[in-house]
Amino acid sequence: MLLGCIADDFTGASDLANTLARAGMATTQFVGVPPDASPDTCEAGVVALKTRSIPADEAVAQSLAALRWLRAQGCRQFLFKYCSTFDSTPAGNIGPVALALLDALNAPGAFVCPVFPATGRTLYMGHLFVGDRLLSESGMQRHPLTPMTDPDIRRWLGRQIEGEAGLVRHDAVRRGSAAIGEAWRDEVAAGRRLVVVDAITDDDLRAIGHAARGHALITGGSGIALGLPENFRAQGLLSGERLAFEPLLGPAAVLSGSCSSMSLRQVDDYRQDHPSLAVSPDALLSGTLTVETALAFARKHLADAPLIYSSADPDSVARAQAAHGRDRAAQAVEAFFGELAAQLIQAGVTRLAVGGGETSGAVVGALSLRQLAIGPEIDPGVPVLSACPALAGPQGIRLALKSGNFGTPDFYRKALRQMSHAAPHP
Ligand SMILES: Nc1ncnc2c1ncn2[C@@H]1O[C@H](COP(=O)(O)OP(=O)(O)O)[C@@H](O)[C@H]1O
Ligand SMILES: O=C(O)[C@@H](O)C(=O)COP(=O)(O)O
Repeated sequence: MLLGCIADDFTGASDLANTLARAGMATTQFVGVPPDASPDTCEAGVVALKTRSIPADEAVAQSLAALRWLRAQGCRQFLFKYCSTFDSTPAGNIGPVALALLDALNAPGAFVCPVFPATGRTLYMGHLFVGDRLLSESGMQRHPLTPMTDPDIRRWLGRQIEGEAGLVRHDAVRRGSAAIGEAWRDEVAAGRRLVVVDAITDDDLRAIGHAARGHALITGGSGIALGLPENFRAQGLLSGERLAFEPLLGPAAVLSGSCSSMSLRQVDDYRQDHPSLAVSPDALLSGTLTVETALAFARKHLADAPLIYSSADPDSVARAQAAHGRDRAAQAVEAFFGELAAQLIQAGVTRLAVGGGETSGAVVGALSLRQLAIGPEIDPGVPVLSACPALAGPQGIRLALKSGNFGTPDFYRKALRQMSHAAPHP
């Protein structure tokens, strides 16, 4: 294994694995830190953790355990993947994890770059944009777990670490990798070890990737990985082999636990012509809706690919959080989706699309998945995945783990279609 990646959530991990696979690295997504060695054929390994919204010291400990495993697999470079909307709180976890990884690698500093132009995330003068809005006006300021109320990534990171974060401005990025490297070294020499770097286009990201060729650690969204495979290819280290994707027909279901604005549109779109069941923390915590009732509903409509969702507008989420507490409400919903997913697979579902990073983590955990193979891309940042849970038949299942904000409004139809059709890697 050449490139070892640590992702702070599950949709993020498959987003990154998708980028690396498309850029020509033989990539595997691992669920948690594997107990044994990786397959020899794996050139990039992405360890998916669920550390985005847990206490910072636990996130650090889990990330260091992933680093130890990746080092033992022979990796030469490491990438810490977080969200392209920099999902975190003033208490962490991006800053503390990045610094702990730097210390463990004895490395002087690392880029910080959440940019993902294909989904509208760009960074200028250290400020993060989603489309034509600042991050703090993009809807992310009302995220249920990590409300992003400040678009200045240096300032946000500054709350999570001691000292200041650095900045490589876009004028240096535009001048190419030598200028980026020079600006980065100046920042690190001044004691600013976490260096935010502006980027607006994929070409900017490729130049940053080239500038990072000798760095032990790189941090960012999946876009930061765009230029990295080329560094390995230039050294003749890539095999150029790709795993074939095997489509699979069979009963399908959609689970949406994301409350992002795009998820709400996707749920509305899919509900138009599919059976759907809404769940809420209230219903789950009072016992008026249970996994058994939801399963009975799904079984009844299994031929029509039913949708079960807790996705709700910000006011409903705020009311549920005020009534039950933020974490209790989230845990009730996540536990529900995890258990329901396991029951659905047992009931014969072979195609499952999940909306939301934490929600996906709960589902993948409940299915006890170990490894995910990367298939074709459905929409930017979301590939079809193949997995073999013990609960499923010999052909396994096809899965999509969709970040809340990713995908077009008709994402779920496309996802289920693509799982059952052969589509070549572009
Ligand atoms: N109706 C709801 N009320 C309160 N919290 C909810 C509701 N529906 C989902 N949640 C919680 O909100 C969080 C959404 O996060 P996530 O699944 O990561 O979505 P996203 O990808 O949009 O961030 C999850 O922890 C989920 O359990
Ligand atoms: O970088 C991104 O935006 C995604 O890869 C990601 O991490 C998504 O997280 P969620 O929005 O919580 O699914």
